[in-house]
Amino acid sequence: MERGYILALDQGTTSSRAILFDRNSRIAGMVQKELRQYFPQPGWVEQDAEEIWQSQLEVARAVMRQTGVSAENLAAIGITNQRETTVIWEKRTGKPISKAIVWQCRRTAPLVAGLKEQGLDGMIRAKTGLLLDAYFSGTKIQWLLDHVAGARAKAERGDLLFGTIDSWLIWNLTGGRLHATDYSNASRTLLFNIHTLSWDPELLSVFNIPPSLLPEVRPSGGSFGETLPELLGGAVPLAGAAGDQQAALFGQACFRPGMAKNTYGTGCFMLMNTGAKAVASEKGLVTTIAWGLDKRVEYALEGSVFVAGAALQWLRDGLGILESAAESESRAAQVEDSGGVYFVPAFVGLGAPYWDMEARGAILGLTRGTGRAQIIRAALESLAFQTRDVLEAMEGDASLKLRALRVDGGASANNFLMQFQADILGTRVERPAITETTALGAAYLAGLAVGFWSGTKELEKNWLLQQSFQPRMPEMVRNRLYEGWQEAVGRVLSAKPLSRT
Ligand SMILES: Nc1ncnc2c1ncn2[C@@H]1O[C@H](COP(=O)(O)OP(=O)(O)O)[C@@H](O)[C@H]1O
Ligand SMILES: O=P(O)(O)OC[C@H](O)CO
Repeated sequence: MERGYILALDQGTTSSRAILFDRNSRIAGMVQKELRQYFPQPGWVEQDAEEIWQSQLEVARAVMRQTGVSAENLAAIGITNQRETTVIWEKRTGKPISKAIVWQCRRTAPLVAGLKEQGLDGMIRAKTGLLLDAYFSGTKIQWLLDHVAGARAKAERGDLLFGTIDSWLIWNLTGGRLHATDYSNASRTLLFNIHTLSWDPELLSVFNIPPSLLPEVRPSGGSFGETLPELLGGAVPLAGAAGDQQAALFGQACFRPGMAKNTYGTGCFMLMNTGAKAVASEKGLVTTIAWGLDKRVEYALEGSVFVAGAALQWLRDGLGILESAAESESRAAQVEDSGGVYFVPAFVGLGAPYWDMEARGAILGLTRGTGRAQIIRAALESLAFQTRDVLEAMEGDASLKLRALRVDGGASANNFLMQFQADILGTRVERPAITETTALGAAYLAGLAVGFWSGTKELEKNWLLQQSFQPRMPEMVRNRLYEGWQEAVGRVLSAKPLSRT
């Protein structure tokens, strides 16, 4: 029986997806299931780790059933995941001790402020490439150990395990046989030294985290054990794991230094490959491990934007002025422009390049003439403005001008947004034929590890352009609109606090 497929498990913030790829990198089947989000307090975001696992298993089984692909037809599985989201579970029972704290959650902002006051930023940045922010896993783990009854004592006895979503899935897929993560996910925890490639004792002590909690760190392409036979009807090798943004960089075939992609999902994440060099940012970006292959790792510069497609979800679920995210495209096109309206979606503070945990969202420039279409348009435009903020930082850090930006992710399907993006950047935007590049990257990592594909040269040839968007906005207009955006952001930064009760 031919092993003609790789199964990618893409556990994103919005949904769990299972996608089958054939040898030509074509999608042979895909099943997706939306996930519940919990917002128990302002600025808090949680998910149910059991639901994450069950939904991921369900979509994997469903795509195999729908396509008639069995475990014997799978050469390997590759896992990719929303990063930083933190799960702690009991080693003996495999039960999570609480809901997962999602990457967007701001509950640990006071802990971060305390660490900043101790002047620890510099040391942490030098070792991890990251900034001190509630976004990363370190303070989330600390918070759970200190707030879930009995957790710290159990952790100290070695009874608990921590994992980002990749580790949680690997643990469950292997029936609790393997507690592991990969370099790219480890590099998002604030606990991993990205230069020595090891958990750092000084950082563990800063965050007060017992080492027994931590997973073993492995290369992103390589062995992560195999699935319990009863889960998918046979044992399948788990041969790849990577954080979703790094996987998307790989899936976009950005294998060489200077190549970059931007993913428009829940958030927006631009990553540039910097090769074997860990470039330290001076412009508010983070340095992260792109992937580890064999015994070496490659690095990337990253601009992380916390709210992108999530702004459309809010218009749909919070305000109820959209039927679906996709409808935003036709609504935005109903009007010539946003009528001077700016939407700053700082629902959970602002990430790169501002890193302001206390900022909160605003819609500015409202007049009696403002209608639904202008607000929807302003929300979409905010994705493009935030991307310009990040691209300018990246070009500054890397001392280069990008010739074209490769895009992917759910909202990259929006043609209005992609054209506005090209216009606001003054740079060509290139959308590939496969925009499921996160899953594709995970499949590539796993496929290379088991010899399903011969090497990155073969994969580069699989990258096909679907549509390119050329900038056509006059420079004067571009600059005026962007200046308006910068002014709008200036109004929400916490240096100018809103009075809050
Ligand atoms: N046509 C569209 N226009 C704008 N936003 C969209 C469109 N389709 C999906 N989105 C947004 O993209 C996000 C889903 O993209 P996806 O890549 O699946 O995200 P994630 O990996 O974060 O779960 C949602 O936040 C949704 O609102
Ligand atoms: O779920 P996504 O695709 O928006 O990605 C989330 C990021 O990994 C968070 O760092």
